[in-house]
Amino acid sequence: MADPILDIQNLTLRYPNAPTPAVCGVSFTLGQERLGIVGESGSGKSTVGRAIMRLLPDATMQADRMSFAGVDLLNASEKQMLKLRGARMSMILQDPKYSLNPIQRCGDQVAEAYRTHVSTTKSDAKAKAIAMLEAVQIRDPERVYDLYPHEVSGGMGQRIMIAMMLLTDPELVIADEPTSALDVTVRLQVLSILDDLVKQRGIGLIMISHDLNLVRNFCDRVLIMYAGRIVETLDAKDLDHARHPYTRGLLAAQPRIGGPRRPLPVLDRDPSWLSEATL
Ligand SMILES: Nc1ncnc2c1ncn2[C@@H]1O[C@H](COP(=O)(O)OP(=O)(O)OP(=O)(O)O)[C@@H](O)[C@H]1O
Repeated sequence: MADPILDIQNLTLRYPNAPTPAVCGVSFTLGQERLGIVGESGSGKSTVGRAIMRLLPDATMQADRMSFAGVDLLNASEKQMLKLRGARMSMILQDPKYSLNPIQRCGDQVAEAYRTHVSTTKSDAKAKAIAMLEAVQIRDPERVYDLYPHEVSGGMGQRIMIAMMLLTDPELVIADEPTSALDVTVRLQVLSILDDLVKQRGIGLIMISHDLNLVRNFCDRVLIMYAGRIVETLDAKDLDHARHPYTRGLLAAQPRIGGPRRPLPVLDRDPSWLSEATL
């Protein structure tokens, strides 16, 4: 089997002054696949994503291994990380409103991000940015290039972010709730763009989400997080046969449209979930 893109073993992370670690003993590998990380709010999903990007300078981070394409992320210098972030590893966040600079044209932001990592002319970067806007299915990319962020819809803003993140051909993309600010039809379009890009470019994608249905349909594998730990890892197609009571509780708590109306079950938490893992 090819070496994984990402290999994380026994990652524990504590925020300053926090009584307990936000992430505790997390281990997983990622190949050229779509890996979902699911769990309730506060379970540590985003912290795992930000730890991989080394975006948490104030937190205390320990791990037995944390390597990305052969680079030791635990001991990499900030200079090395600056070369990796946005070039070989990228993160797409929930809401493009907070990621795009409101006073700069969208296309210039895409081109400028490219020039940060690739030494090229302004006109070449502009041509690459326009081609990438087209690749994420933006019609009339020359016109959109000149728009400011407030002039584009949420779905288009997210596609612009995806274009910016993919222009440098990263090996790893971490998408943190990339579609939760979008309406249902736009969400499907954005997911299908991400899906095509994963397949065509062979990148490893981590999809962080609350949405069990989304990861079931979109991902290859799923990690279930509870209170900073991975309690279960399974193929997305086997999600309905999950063994861990927490995963089963999350599945049972999903509201269903149609059928008889019934009260949603309340998750009966067991303290032993904090120590056991069904891997
Ligand atoms: N910058 C921070 N400083 C201190 N504590 C933090 C910080 N960010 C997150 N936490 C805490 O770490 C824990 C995990 O948070 P995290 O955001 O990783 O969870 P999450 O599963 O991604 O939740 P959500 O789905 O709501 O984004 C929570 O208890 C949270 O309060």
